[in-house]
Amino acid sequence: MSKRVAVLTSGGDAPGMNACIRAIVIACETKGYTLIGYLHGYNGLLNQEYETLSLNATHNLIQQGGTILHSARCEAFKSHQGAKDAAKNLQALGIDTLIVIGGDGSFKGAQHLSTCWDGQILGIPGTIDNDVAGCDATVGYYTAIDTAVSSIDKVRDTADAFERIFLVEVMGRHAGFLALNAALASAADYVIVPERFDNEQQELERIINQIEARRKLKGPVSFIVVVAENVWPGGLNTLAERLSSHMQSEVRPVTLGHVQRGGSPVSQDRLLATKLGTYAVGLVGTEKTLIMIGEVDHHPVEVPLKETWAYTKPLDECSVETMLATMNQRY
Ligand SMILES: Nc1ncnc2c1ncn2[C@@H]1O[C@H](COP(=O)(O)OP(=O)(O)O)[C@@H](O)[C@H]1O
Ligand SMILES: O=P(O)(O)OC[C@H]1O[C@](O)(COP(=O)(O)O)[C@@H](O)[C@@H]1O
Repeated sequence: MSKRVAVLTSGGDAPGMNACIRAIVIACETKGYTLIGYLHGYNGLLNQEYETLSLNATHNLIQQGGTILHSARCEAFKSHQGAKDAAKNLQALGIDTLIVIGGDGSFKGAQHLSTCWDGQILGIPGTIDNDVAGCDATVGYYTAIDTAVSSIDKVRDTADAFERIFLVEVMGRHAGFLALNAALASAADYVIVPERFDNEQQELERIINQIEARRKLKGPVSFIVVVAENVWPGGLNTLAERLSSHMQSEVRPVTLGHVQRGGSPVSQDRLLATKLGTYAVGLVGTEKTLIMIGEVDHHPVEVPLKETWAYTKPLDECSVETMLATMNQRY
């Protein structure tokens, strides 16, 4: 039976969102469903701002960063009136299924919408932070690791040239996935992640121990500390000042920032996005609703939206052990 499907991208944009939109367009065309794309996240729902999506939209799309539907955060949507207005607009367009591509905040928004709208709601995890429980990886995460790694490689060149200490801040909101894996893959010397942060004094002492031990062994070499954002009280400059006064040497802070959200998605993100988008359209018209479609051990999983934020997804144990052995407790 023909269905009317809508899709939106919400929260922090992530490389691979376009690949996911492409997969949804193709699957809808194949099934004979009408597909519309709401623009600017939940703002599009409130302002009835949308466009019809057809195969014309998919040419050269898989490799594009960002999202052709644009993304945004939307405070007004969080109120009861916001959900009511959005429901009214969805009803006006006769939408049967809404697919939300975003992070756990966007999924909370989808759950909130369900208090006023009884259409089918499906979520697809898209954020560079990977902080969505119930799936191994979110769309955009792998590309962000690669972007951070290539930036840290460049920092390493100048750090080596001057034998300097560098602090490199990476995104992740309140999760350390990006920092941990970017640090591992770039062979950084130390990483600070929220999941393992005790207090400033202890962490500072540990960093200094590592720097001193390394320099005793190898002379005045460079030292790169990867720091997850929002971890250090007072921010990166505060840590740089404290470390610099203890070490009696220059410390340079570098914040990678929003470059980590951009760029053409790597193949892992394209594949994940394509599989999840196709799978989600396969569920259109079934009884299944208020679930996220994710992947665990390379298999698709259906997770109640509420479970995606109910607990904090832990860092992978093996990665943490490797990190301790090669970085934080190396010497
Ligand atoms: N508790 C909530 N109730 C309703 N809507 C929410 C809620 N949390 C987030 N949203 C909606 O989802 C949008 C994106 O959430 P945000 O946390 O910024 O990003 P992400 O989805 O990437 O985690 C918010 O701007 C808001 O419109
Ligand atoms: O886009 P903004 O408002 O600058 O927000 C920055 C935040 O967005 C992110 O890039 C992505 O976070 P979300 O996917 O949860 O929105 C975080 O890593 C970062 O803390």
